Amino acid sequence: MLSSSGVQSGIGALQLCFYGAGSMAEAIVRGILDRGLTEPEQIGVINRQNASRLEELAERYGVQAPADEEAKLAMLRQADVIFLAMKPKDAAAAIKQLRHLVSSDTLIVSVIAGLPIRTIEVLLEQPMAIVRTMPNTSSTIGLGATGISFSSSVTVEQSSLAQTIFQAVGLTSVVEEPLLDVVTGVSGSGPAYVYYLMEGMIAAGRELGLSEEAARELTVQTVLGAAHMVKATNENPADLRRKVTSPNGTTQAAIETLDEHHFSQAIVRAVDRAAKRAAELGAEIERNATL
Ligand SMILES: NC(=O)C1=CN([C@@H]2O[C@H](COP(=O)(O)OP(=O)(O)OC[C@H]3O[C@@H](n4cnc5c(N)ncnc54)[C@H](OP(=O)(O)O)[C@@H]3O)[C@@H](O)[C@H]2O)C=CC1
Ligand SMILES: O=C(O)[C@@H]1CCC=N1
Repeated sequence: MLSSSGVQSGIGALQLCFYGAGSMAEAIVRGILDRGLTEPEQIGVINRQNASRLEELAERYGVQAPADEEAKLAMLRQADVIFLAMKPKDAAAAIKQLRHLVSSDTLIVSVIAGLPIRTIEVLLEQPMAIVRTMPNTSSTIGLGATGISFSSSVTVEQSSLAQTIFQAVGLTSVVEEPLLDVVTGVSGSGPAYVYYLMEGMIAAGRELGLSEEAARELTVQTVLGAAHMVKATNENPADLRRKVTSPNGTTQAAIETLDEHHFSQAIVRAVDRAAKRAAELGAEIERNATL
């Protein structure tokens, strides 16, 4: 099921705590606040050591960003929803610290690539209401794409709350948990593939004589227009591509060159490799869980 934004209701007086204050946490915080889903005072951000990063987030968004350890622990204890938003390598140690801070009412929302729900439960030493997600950084501007799965103890209200939060920052797709690794390969890492394509187009434009500004503007508008065309016309990308491609014309020459370099296979293999890497990251955390 795919749903897009258009959320009417807020999330009341719930306290949200982002455990991990990096780029993904910021993308979701900014998206939530820009859409008025809650007030900055209802949001806390916590990291491990980078105090200046917490100050920056507090200043930029007005969120709570406690500096000392006691205040961080208190914030975690009081949170209704804890977002796990640290890197996979830091996840095992960080989640173990939550064992005595969470209650059966706490909703855990993970954005960590590859980390299975069962491993979070092992790390917490208890079955919990856990929402596993795979968002992307476009959540920052409300155009995110988030895959979502639920642990068996997530209630209808909790599931709806999680979907409300992620629908506020873009589109959500509820999938079976194992497919979240595929979501990671397609849309979690996906913005980077598009940026990589754009880097190439801009560099080529410049090398062939365009100004930096012109190459950038033309590339950005092209990517924006192409994505909008797929959405607005509901046509397949392959059909839209054919409409650009005149027989023996410039596009055909370009596509043949891409084919010579196995462009399509490279994308398929990249997505597959990202999905497999997500599973590897999950397995690494699982090994650390039992240490
Ligand atoms: N970036 C992306 O595009 C996406 C990322 N994700 C997932 O989001 C997660 C975070 O990624 P990203 O935001 O890029 O990472 P960042 O490196 O930007 O941020 C990680 C944050 O976690 C904090 N942290 C690390 N260890 C702890 C700890 N023990 N306790 C509290 N905080 C801790 C770090 O704090 P400090 O700096 O003080 O160490 C830092 O604030 C990852 O698991 C990733 O798989 C998911 C989808 C997309
Ligand atoms: O590169 C990563 O591991 C994370 C997960 C998806 C996007 N960034």
